[in-house]
Amino acid sequence: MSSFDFELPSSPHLPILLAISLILLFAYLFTSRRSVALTPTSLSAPPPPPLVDPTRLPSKLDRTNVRDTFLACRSLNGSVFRALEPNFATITYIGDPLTIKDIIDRPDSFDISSLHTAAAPMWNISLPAGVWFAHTGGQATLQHSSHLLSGSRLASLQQRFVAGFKKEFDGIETGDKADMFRLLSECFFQATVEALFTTSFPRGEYDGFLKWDRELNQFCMACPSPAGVAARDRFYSLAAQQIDEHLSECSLQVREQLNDVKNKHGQSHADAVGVVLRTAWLGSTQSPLSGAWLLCSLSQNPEKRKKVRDEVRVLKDKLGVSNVEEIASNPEMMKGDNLPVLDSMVQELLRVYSAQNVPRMCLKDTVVRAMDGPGRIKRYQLKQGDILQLLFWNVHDAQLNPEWWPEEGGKGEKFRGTLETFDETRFDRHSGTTKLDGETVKTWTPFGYGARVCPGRYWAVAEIKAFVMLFLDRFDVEAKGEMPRPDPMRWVGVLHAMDAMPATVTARS
Ligand code: HEM
Repeated sequence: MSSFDFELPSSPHLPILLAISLILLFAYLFTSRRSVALTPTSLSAPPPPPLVDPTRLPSKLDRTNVRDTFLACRSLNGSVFRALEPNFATITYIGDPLTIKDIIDRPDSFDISSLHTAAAPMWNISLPAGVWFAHTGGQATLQHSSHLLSGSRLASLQQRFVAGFKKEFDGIETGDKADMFRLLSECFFQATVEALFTTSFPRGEYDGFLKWDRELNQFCMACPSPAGVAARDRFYSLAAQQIDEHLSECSLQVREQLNDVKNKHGQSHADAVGVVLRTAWLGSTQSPLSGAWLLCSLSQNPEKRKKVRDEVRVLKDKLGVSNVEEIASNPEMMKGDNLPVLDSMVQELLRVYSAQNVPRMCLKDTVVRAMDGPGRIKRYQLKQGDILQLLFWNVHDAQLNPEWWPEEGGKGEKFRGTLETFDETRFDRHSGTTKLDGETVKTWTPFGYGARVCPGRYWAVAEIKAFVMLFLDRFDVEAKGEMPRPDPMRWVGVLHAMDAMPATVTARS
């Protein structure tokens, strides 16, 4: 079969697919200019990953459904395959834990940098600054963010975040709520932007944020909608206003990143604001959804709410603190050993309700391993210029990987629209790593791992825990409808809800 035979029908996602081709072009231009040492491809080189034959996909498959299209391709070709998109760009999808490890372990062969340039307009970062970001700035910013989001610096951010919640919760009126998911994610978002910037960050901006957020691919492709551009410009001007008028009140994270980008890396003020906005966007896009999913799932289950409250009460007594706020403000106190039930719930939430797809570019021809049934390994050849999508979420799949995520009869809940049974007790039995081909391989990876691991991961987990603890301390919440379905069309990152979830909120004495 010719590689041009696979043509997905045109769809509302065409701009996204076109975006991928532009990114491809950008990436190719960047990598092709580097002096890359190619590994000679011998005659016995392994084959490339199999190419999906579209004639074998179910005829009724809705190709705009990202989740189901991936699952259908996977059932034909396994967890590593190539698919030719309608614009003739071939994307290599990688959901095998060993292949992901090989790619992450070889930053000289695979990286993300060139893909940064195409994304720069999302945050109003200029082209020259985008090129700086692609070559050195991205990695430098990532390392600096890891420093800013750990230890005592993280603790000061968390305190600001908890103060933001208190204010948000003061504003919640008890009674029936038409959409608990939306209420919770918006509260979380507001507390996040106030923690990063200042308490004068305007309210009511979450709708605009969501509009902007959903157009990442269109920005990468340089074809955002006018509404997407207006939403991006609104957030850029809000960030600039916070920085220009209230810098001394902004978080240490914002102040130090701004200084670093300007003074150490010589970028303009306008571009430094863009870089800060990017970090703020990364910090505000996935965590609010995570907090909302977890509290919505708890609102379905009084026993689990009790478990969390009991665990927090025991910890309060053990630490001799007078209120929950003191624990919620301190990421150290909320560590897994102190709050094992809540910790497992957060881990399970990120397994069930997130679908991390992370792009990489292949910089030189490289052979990678993949699992080939129990105890067997196969190899694939990847080529310079290949665009890859690492599908961390595929490793979280219990049907595919029952040895790591066994389903125990009667345990857990299968919420509608999800692929996985939500059972936080599974983390009592599995640690999130395993041995494959004699090496330790990670099996729980919602934050990625290796050199590009999410630098906000400690904050994200601390935020989600604090949000749940503080809410359940102050209110009770009972669902009046089913869990919302996650949106299969946006099967990327922490998932978005397709439905409203009605619930009743009561105050606790
Ligand atoms: C539940 C919440 C979150 C999840 C699931 C998440 C997940 C991820 C993932 C999968 C990556 C890419 C890793 C890779 O390329 O291999 C990433 C990158 C990143 N995340 Fe997070 N993240 C979350 C919250 C946060 C927060 C709160 C911040 C704080 C500001 C943050 C800041 C970043 C940054 C700066 C990057 C690096 C992007 C780059 O330059 O490549 N994230 N995150």
